[in-house]
Amino acid sequence: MNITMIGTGSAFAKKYDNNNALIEVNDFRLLVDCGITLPKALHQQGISFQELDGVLISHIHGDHVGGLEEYAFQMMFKYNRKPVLYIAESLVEPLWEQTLRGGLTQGPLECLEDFFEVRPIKPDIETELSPGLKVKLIQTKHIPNKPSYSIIFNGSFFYTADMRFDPELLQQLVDEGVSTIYHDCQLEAPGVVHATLDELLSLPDAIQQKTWLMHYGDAIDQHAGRTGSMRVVEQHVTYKLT
Ligand SMILES: O=c1ccn([C@@H]2O[C@@H]3COP(=O)(O)O[C@H]3[C@H]2O)c(=O)[nH]1
Ligand SMILES: [Zn+2]
Ligand SMILES: [Zn+2]
Repeated sequence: MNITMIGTGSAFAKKYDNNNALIEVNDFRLLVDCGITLPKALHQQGISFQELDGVLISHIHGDHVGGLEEYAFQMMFKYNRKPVLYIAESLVEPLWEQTLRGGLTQGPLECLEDFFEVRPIKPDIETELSPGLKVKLIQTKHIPNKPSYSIIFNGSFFYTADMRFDPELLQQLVDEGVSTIYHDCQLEAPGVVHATLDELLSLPDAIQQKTWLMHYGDAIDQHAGRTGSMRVVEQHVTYKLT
């Protein structure tokens, strides 16, 4: 499985694009989140929307879903095909009613299914998206009373998307076989809705060695050499995960 971050920036970063990923297994290409900057960033990577096999959404903040309107419109009017949307059951209605409805509705086109091939996912159950690519969504702590999901790929790769510091969860996942963690990282305290770098630096070294930082602010360079045993994911670089 290969992963390329189309962006590694926080919601407010300007040097880095929104923290969205491209996962490739065999010939299957899955976008993980589709934020405000994604359409341009994907284009700059030389990839068009029609080359994707689907998108998986973690939660409905703009840096994770703000590019979906363009994705839907391009697929409808340029490529004449509905994109596949993998999304936790609980997010289907809010994604439409609270985010996409205003821009996409026109004439007879009036629901999410008119634009996407919607594949609702039950959390906590491993679901095969394609041969060699299984995902398990787990609801994690981000914004109170708003569902947000982190993703375990193939039982071994944990991608937080956006989540607060939860060392017990990280330890449990490592005990269960997770060998690589991509974790969102807020550089300055207080984190509130994300883990801060200082919090992540308090993790046991064995977990830090498995952890890569993403979803960071523009000042990440100033922290070079100060991330303990954790490494920093670079956007546009393809990493091979086993
Ligand atoms: O209670 C809140 C809600 C939001 N925010 C900011 O808005 C951003 C929205 O995208 P994000 O989830 O990647 O990051 C969030 C934070 O940067 C915050 O600081 N406190
Ligand atoms: Zn975010
Ligand atoms: Zn968020």
